[in-house]
Order: sequence, then structure tokens, then C-alpha cells
Amino acid sequence: MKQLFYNGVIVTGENQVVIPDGFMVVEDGVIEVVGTQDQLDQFSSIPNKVNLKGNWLIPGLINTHGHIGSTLLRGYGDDLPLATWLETKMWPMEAKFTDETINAAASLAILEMLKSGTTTFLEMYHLHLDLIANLVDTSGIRSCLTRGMIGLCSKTEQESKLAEALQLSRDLRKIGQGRITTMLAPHAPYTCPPEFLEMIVHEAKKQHLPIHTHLSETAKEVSEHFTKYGKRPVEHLAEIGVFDVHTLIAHGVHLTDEELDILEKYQVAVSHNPMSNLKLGSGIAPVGKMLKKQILVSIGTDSAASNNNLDMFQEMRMAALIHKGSSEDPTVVSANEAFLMATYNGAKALGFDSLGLVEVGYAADFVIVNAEKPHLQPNSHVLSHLVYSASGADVVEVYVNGKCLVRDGQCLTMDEEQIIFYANKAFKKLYS
Ligand SMILES: CSC[C@H]1O[C@@H](n2cnc3c(O)ncnc32)[C@H](O)[C@@H]1O
Ligand SMILES: [Zn+2]
Repeated sequence: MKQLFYNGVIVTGENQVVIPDGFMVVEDGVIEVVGTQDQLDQFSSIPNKVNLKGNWLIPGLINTHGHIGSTLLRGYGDDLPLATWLETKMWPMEAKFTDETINAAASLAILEMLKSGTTTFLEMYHLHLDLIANLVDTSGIRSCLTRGMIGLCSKTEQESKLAEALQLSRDLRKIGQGRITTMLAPHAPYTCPPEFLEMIVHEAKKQHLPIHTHLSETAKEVSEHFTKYGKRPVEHLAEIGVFDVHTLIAHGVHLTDEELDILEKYQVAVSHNPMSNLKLGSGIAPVGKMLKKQILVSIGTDSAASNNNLDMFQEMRMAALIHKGSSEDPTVVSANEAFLMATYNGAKALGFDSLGLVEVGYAADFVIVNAEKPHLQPNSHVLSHLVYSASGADVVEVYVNGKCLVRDGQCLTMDEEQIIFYANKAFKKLYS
């Protein structure tokens, strides 16, 4: 089906050119034409027309790191450092999770992400990934699903976790009409002994699967790693061969210049999670240095338990602001760089081809932002407003593969009232 979107402001291409009087033609989920209003006559016979009414049409946002399975732990365990938070709050609670908890948590998260303009997300989780995949399927969102593996267990258990991850990888890719991809996800070097990481690398190479892992999130974990192994985590993973396959690391807060050189050499991609890093008191990632080195930096929210929301506009804004403050240099992470990090860089980090831009030949994953909001006036500096002023609450419509998933701020594929009811019901059961 051909669709014509006209009378809009379109943010297009890798350089984020703003077309003030733009239109776009989509056919079978792919962007076919992007042009200016004066060329519109040739397309007037297309029967399915959407008047953008001067609103802004931008690429869908891409969240490259999170744990939507733990969304019901939002607000539980605030104001703690990572290790205490994981050991005394997250892990004991996650041990009580049932399929009902995961369904409620993941539905709530997908609803929140779609309504705030996220069209693709990466999930690292160890429980009921099959249920999460079904929600991806029915909601229409796009996802990279990774079965998180903690290797603090016997070799037999490690083998069974890896076997499950490989089986899930095969099965989940068949769901969601091509919208689901997978990676192998060792949780972190401090929860995955070297022999377990070697097993994972072996399979990743054999199955041509990328690797996703938490890395160097806190100073504590890095210093404990050095005491245990006599080297820093990045060197450790490089020696084990993790970076021989495409790797996306989450966080990368505590990295030396030598470690950044290694990440650059192996073209390791980074998911920058500034809000979670601030909330857990982990620190500020050296993103300015990463960008100078041409390291691919994308943006993730981490979970609602450490953020505490999944709004990629807010995350993008934080990514653009925080490095200016910490380096006392306002040129670090420009609005254009932050926007690219939240869109096209995310697509590349997750290994999706032809995704993350409003450009001919790209998947029609896009978002329409209400240009009439007071905080977006005067409405001429579109990219600046998108990064420094907008939030997910400004999103009015969301499309994935050309299919409308959110219209007038309402999700068409999910029952909001029911999801909120079940989230609170599951939450009460969990805490009773
Ligand atoms: C086994 S994969 C999921 C596992 O990761 C935990 N988690 C959530 N946020 C973080 C983080 O910032 N660093 C490390 N681990 C994290 C989550 O609670 C699950 O147990
Ligand atoms: Zn995480």
C-alpha cells in the first residue's frame, strides 16, 4: 500500500537536513520518496494521504540498551550504588518474577516506549524472552532481543544458559515478520568467568551472532577486575576474542585512553546510558573522546529501575548536555551528534541495515512530533528543539514499517487501560 505524508517539516538524511515544506511517500514499509511540496503534484493520485499539518516528521528513536522485564521495579531501590542495588534489590526481586510479572512489565515498557517515540529497542533479559518477543510481535515495535547470561554458576548451568540463548536466537527471529534480531549477551565480565566468555565467543563466531554486554560501568568493578585478573576489562575481553565479532557494550564509563584505542581498533559500538549512570552514581562516560576517535556511540535508557523512565528524548537531551558540563566545553556532543546517536547510530549499533534515517530506501520507522507545543516555539530551530527542549510527551504519531502504531497520542496496537491495570496488579502481588 502506498501512503503519502504531506505538509510537514521533515528531518532527513545522515546530516539531518530539515525540509520545511516536505512530503514523503511510503510503500510496503519502505520510504520511496522524500521531497519538497513543489514536487507534490506528481503524487497527488495516491489515495492514502496523511496531512502532517506542519508537524515534524523524524526518524524513530532507537534505544540500544535496556531491561524491560524489570519495569515493575521502577522506584524500587532508588539512590543506591550499582553493586548494592543489584545484589540487595534487583536480583532478590527478579527471583520472584513469574510469567505474569514479565508480561505486565514488558507490556508497560513497550507502551511507554512507543508513546514516547521509540520504534526499536534492545532488550537484555534472562527471563521469559519468548513472552517479550510475542509482545514485540503484537505491538508492532522493532527489537533486538538478547538473553542475558550470568555465569556465576556451575559449568553445566552455564552450558544450559548458552544453549537456551542459542535456541531463543533461532526461534525469536521467526517471530515479528523480520522485526526481531538477536545477539548473545554475557551480562558482564564480573558475572561471567573467562571460560564462560570463551564458550560464548565460540558460539557467536559459529552462529554469526553479535555480542552485547555491560562493560566498565563502575570504578569498583574495574578495580576488582584488575585485582582478580591483572588487567583492565577491555584488554581482558579483547584477549578472550569477544571483539572479534561485532560487539555492542553498554555503559563504558570507566575507560582509559588505551582502552578507547582498543574499542576503536575493533570497531566496538557503545550504548551510552547517561541517566542510569548518573542515578546509580556510576560516573560519566568519556563520550567526547569516543566521538573524536570515531567510536560508534548510540543511546540507551537502561531499565526503568535505574533511570526511571524510558523516554529517549530525555536521554538524548542528557547525552547532549552532560558532556558539555563535565568538560566545560559547550561544543562537545552537538545537537546533531546527539540526534544521530539516538537514531542512525542506534540502528548501526544493533546491526540493522537501512534503518534510523528518513531517507529513500530506508524502513518507514518514523515519528511525528507536535510542532504547536509552546516549548517548541519559535518553531524554526527544529533540530535544536528536538534535542534540547522536546520530550516523549510531544509525540503524536508513530510508525514502524509504514504501519501506524500510535495515532493522536494513543497506541493502536495495545490496550493502555488494561496494561496499566495489570501492571499495578502484578506489582501488588510481587510486593505482597
Ligand atoms: C541477566 S541480564 C539482566 C540483568 O541485568 C541487571 N541490570 C539492570 N541494569 C543493570 C546495570 O546497569 N548494570 C548491570 N546489570 C544490570 C538486571 O537487573 C538483570 O538482573
Ligand atoms: Zn543494563
